Amino acid sequence: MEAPTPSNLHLSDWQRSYFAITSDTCTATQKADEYRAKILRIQYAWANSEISQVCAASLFKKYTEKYSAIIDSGNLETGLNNYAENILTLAKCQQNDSDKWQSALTTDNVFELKCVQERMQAGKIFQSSQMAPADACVRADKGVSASAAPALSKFSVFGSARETELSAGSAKCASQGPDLLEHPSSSKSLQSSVPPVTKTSDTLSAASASLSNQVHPDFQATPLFGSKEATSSCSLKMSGNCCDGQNLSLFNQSAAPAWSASSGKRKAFYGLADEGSTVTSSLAPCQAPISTEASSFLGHRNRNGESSTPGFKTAKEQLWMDQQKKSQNLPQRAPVSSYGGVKKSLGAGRSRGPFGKFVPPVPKQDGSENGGAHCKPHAGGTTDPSLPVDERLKTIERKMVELIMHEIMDHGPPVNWDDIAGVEFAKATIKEIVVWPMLRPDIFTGLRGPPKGILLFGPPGTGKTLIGKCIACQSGATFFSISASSLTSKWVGEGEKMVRALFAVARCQQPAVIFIDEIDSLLSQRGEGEHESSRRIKTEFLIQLDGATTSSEDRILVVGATNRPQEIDEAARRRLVKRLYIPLPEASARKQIVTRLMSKEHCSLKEEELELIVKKSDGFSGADMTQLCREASLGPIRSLQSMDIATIMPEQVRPIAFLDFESAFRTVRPSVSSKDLELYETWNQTFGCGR
Ligand SMILES: Nc1ncnc2c1ncn2[C@@H]1O[C@H](COP(=O)(O)OP(=O)(O)OP(=O)(O)O)[C@@H](O)[C@H]1O
Ligand SMILES: [Mg+2]
Repeated sequence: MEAPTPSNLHLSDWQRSYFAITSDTCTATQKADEYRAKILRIQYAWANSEISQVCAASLFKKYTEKYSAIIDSGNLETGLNNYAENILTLAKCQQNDSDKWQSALTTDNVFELKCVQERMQAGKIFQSSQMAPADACVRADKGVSASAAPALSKFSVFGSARETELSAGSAKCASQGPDLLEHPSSSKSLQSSVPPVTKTSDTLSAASASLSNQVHPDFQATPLFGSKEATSSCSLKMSGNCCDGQNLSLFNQSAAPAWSASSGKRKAFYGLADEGSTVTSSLAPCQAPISTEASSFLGHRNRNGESSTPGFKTAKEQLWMDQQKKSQNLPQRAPVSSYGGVKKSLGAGRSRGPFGKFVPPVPKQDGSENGGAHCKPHAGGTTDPSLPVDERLKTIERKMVELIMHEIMDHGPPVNWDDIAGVEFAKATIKEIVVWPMLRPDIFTGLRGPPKGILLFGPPGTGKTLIGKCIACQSGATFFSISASSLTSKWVGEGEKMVRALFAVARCQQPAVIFIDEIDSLLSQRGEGEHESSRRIKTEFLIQLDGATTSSEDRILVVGATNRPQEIDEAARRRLVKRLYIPLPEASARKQIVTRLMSKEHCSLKEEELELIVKKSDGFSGADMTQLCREASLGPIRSLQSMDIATIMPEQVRPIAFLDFESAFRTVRPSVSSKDLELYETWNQTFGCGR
């Protein structure tokens, strides 16, 4: 029987998934996933010239339409109706997953959506039910500045679910963007208000809780990150004498740049907004209290990071406050749920402390951002859920972002170039193409621009991982270290999302180095029997890699390491432009390793003995040399009588001698065979970038 070729493999995959989607047994989410996978496959096939541009275009059209129909659908049963995600993406003119794909939604046809129509209609009804003069206004540049009393009193006076829902919906509309706001009916609903009414904190708390619960399903269906962000950042700017220092902005601050695309409508919105003025509420001091829940919901904390109101506190709040008290000298941050288990605490020269490990994916809000290239936040910043999150992370699950921050962002112990023995050529090349450009991006521009993908290949135990860590330390970049096998095994079924999240977070933490150990297991050549999920991960990875390696703005370097370079897919190989061979250490390097390790021990090796060891260890890898030294260092202990071990003083243990190395050579053997070495040499001559 004829062996299946990659193309008929594709075909059968395609047919299988097509039947799955059309069989009516899939949920909307599964369908969306499938269509999305199809789109990725088309991109991949096109990128690899497996299909023509015309074919790709027609397939794109077909599948993006189908995908969008599910994503954008207002129908709760058949769609995911998280169109807000696409609106945000569109409004920011930001690439979603690919520069080829765009949502079917446009800023014009969004008004035709049933759910938007309903909201407009609801806005009209609500507005007509409000006879009181408007005393809150919209300020797009600073968020909505509404007096606390009117907004809060909305919940108390018009306490019905419907009206609360409406208020929430309107606020949410506001945070979704000017195109919705700008519409007369929807913006009017925002301007509506009622006279201040005194309410207890309980009522306010309930109102807030109600607000969060009653948000219209259309909006609730936005992705976790986006929706949570949008609701939690929905807050009020309290002015007047009642709330000193309580500046709560109704808009997500990061939403402002998101809407800065210069369409006429948006300009009109900003014009309208700029003319608006803040109306101060007449809320008396005693009327100010907002329960902790409410203020927490509203995303407010005072300067000490505590909720502004004494009284009820959630357990989470209380825990956080306790922690704050314990660590007063440490940078303040809000409570953050931990998804990762045990965290790595690899310092990399960054003193962070127990609270300082987490660097939030939040760009600086000082307006100095230029859209991403320099949005690396301060180390040890906060992860306050009320803080705005980078637009680029809105489509990424929060859980994923935190996982990456906790588990993958690596802050390892500093590694110097001197710690790596030998491999002089690789070190020099890396310094030239990685470290210097990271340090001086102003000089390394144009043709001198650094490569975005590097592959370190060579026999096991030669220091590839060590080099990866050294790059991270020496370049000052944020270092993400992930083992490819963990993508396929640890986060089963989530690997694809993980890859997407990894690159998204890296984009927010530029300059960044993504180090992928054992990259062969992620990018091995496609073949029969390959699992669908690993195929998807691979496709996603290639797309992300393509984005990162082709974007001239992003300062992301992908470093892959493998000891099986021959297994890497050719498409991936092409993207990892600089392929550096990390060979077995030469005699001088082996000597360096032994000298370095023995310098920390009590050792009596003479120079000629050292030379002999170096000679005898020909063919040993760096890891083998380390193992040899470990074994030899046990020699003096083994020579002791078991009785003595209990009583002997450390300084009485005899020094490590040549004879210990001689016996160590009897148990430690080279781990790389000469046959394997030939394979590496051949591959290096064919694809390597060494001399
Ligand atoms: N060139 C070297 N200089 C100093 N130590 C080395 C060197 N190469 C390897 N070692 C030692 O071997 C250990 C393992 O090295 P490392 O994990 O970097 O190898 P690797 O090339 O990534 O191996 P693998 O391909 O199996 O992942 C290091 O922790 C270090 O102690
Ligand atoms: Mg390694």
